[in-house]
Amino acid sequence: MDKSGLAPRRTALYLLDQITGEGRLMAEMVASGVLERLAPEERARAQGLVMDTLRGMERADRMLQKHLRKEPSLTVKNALRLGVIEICARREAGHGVVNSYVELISRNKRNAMLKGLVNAVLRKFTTDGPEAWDALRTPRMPKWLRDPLAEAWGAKPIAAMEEVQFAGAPLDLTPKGDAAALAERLGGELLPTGSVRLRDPGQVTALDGYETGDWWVQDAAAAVPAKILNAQSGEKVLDLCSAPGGKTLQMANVGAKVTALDISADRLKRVHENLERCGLKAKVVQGDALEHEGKYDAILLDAPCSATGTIRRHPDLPYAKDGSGFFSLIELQEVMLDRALTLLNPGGRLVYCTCSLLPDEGEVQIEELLARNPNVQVDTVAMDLPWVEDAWRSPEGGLRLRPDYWADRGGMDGFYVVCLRLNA
Ligand SMILES: C[S@@+](CC[C@H](N)C(=O)[O-])C[C@H]1O[C@@H](n2cnc3c(N)ncnc32)[C@H](O)[C@@H]1O
Repeated sequence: MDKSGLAPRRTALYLLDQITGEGRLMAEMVASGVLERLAPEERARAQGLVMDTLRGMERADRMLQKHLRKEPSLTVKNALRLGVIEICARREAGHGVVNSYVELISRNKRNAMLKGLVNAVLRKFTTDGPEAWDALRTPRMPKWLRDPLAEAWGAKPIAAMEEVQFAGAPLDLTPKGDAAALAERLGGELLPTGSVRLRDPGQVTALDGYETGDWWVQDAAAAVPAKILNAQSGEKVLDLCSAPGGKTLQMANVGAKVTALDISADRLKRVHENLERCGLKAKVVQGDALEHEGKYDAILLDAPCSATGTIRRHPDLPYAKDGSGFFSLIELQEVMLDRALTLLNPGGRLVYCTCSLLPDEGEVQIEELLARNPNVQVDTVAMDLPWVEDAWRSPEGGLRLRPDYWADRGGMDGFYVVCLRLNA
C-alpha cells in the first residue's frame, strides 16, 4: 500500500475525469476492474472521495469560481474539486491535501505547468474554507433533470430530495430469515417494510452474516416490488430483468420456482454469486425479455430505466448522463410490458417497477397500458400491506416511492411499483 495517500487520490481523479468528461458510470468502471490495483481500504477511500465530490460538486465549483480567472483543463478542475472536498467538507489537514494534489498535477505531463495554480488556489481554503463551505446552499440537481422532476413533484419535494441526496444513503439489507433478530445482531434499525438499515456499515463483505449469506444488500424501496408480488411457495414466477438479483433472491427465499432472466451475461454472474452465497435456488437464463417464451403465474418486470431514483447512492448519474437516452428507455419499457402480459397465465399478476422518478417511466406508462389493454386491471388489493403509507399511493393504483419519504430515517430510493392482473 502507498503510504503517501497518492494512489487513491490518483484513482479518484481518474474516475472523476471519466465521469465528468466521458460520461462513464462509476458502477461500470468498478465492474471493469479499475480499482483492482488498490488495496481494499484504498479502494474505499478513492470511491468515497469521488462520491463526496459528486455530491458536493455545486458547492466546490462555487468556491473555486472566485479564485479562477479562466476555466482550467478538466483534470486540473477535478483535482481542485477533490482538494476542496477534502479540506472543506471532510475537514482534512490542509497542507497535506494541497501537497498531494500539487504532486499529482506535477506528475501529469499535460498539466504540470499548472501545479502553481493548484497550490495557490487550494491554499486559499486552508483557513476559512470549511466555514465558507457550510454557508453554501444544498447542491441542486442539474437543470436537465431538476426541471422535469420539479414539474412532476413540485419545488418543495425536489428541495427535500436534494437534501437526502446530499446526505448520501445508509446501507439496507434484506434478511434471509428473521428481520428483528438480524437488526439486533448487526445493531441496525428494523424498517417498517422489513429491511434492516445500517448507518455506518464499513466494508460490506466484512459484516457479520455476509459469508454465511444471511442477508443481501438491497435498498428498502427496491425490496418493495417483490413484497407486492407476494410470490407463493411452489408458484411459477418469472423475474424478467433480474440482474444482479435482489428480487430473484426475495422470491426464491419464499420457495417460489423462479426463472431469473437477463440479457447481460456479465450481470448474470452476480445473480449466480448471490444465489450461491445465500444458499438459494433459481433457474438462471440469459436471454432477451422480448423473445422469451413460456407461461407463468406471476411476473416481476423491473425494467431498464433512467435510474433517477437512485441518485443518493449513485451521484455520478446526473454528471455522466444528460437525459438524451430517456426516450428510448420509455419505448423499451412499453414493449417489455406488452410482452410480459403475453407470458402470464389467465388470472396471473404482473408487478411492474422502475427505480425512476419520472412519471413517464411509471404512472404514465401504466395509464397508457390500461388504455390499450381492456384485459388488464390494476390490483389495488395487492398494495394493502400494513406498512404501505397513504402518501405513497398514486391515482392509477400504483405506489410512488420518493427519496424524501422517511427523510428522518435517511430516505429511500425513488421507485414506481404497480401490480397488474390479467383477466381470468
Ligand atoms: C433495473 S435492472 C434489474 C435489477 C434487478 N431486478 C434486481 O433487483 O437486482 C434492469 C436489468 O434489465 C436488463 N435488461 C435490459 N434489457 C433487457 C432485455 N431486453 N431483456 C432482458 N433483460 C434486459 C439489464 O441487463 C439489467 O440487468
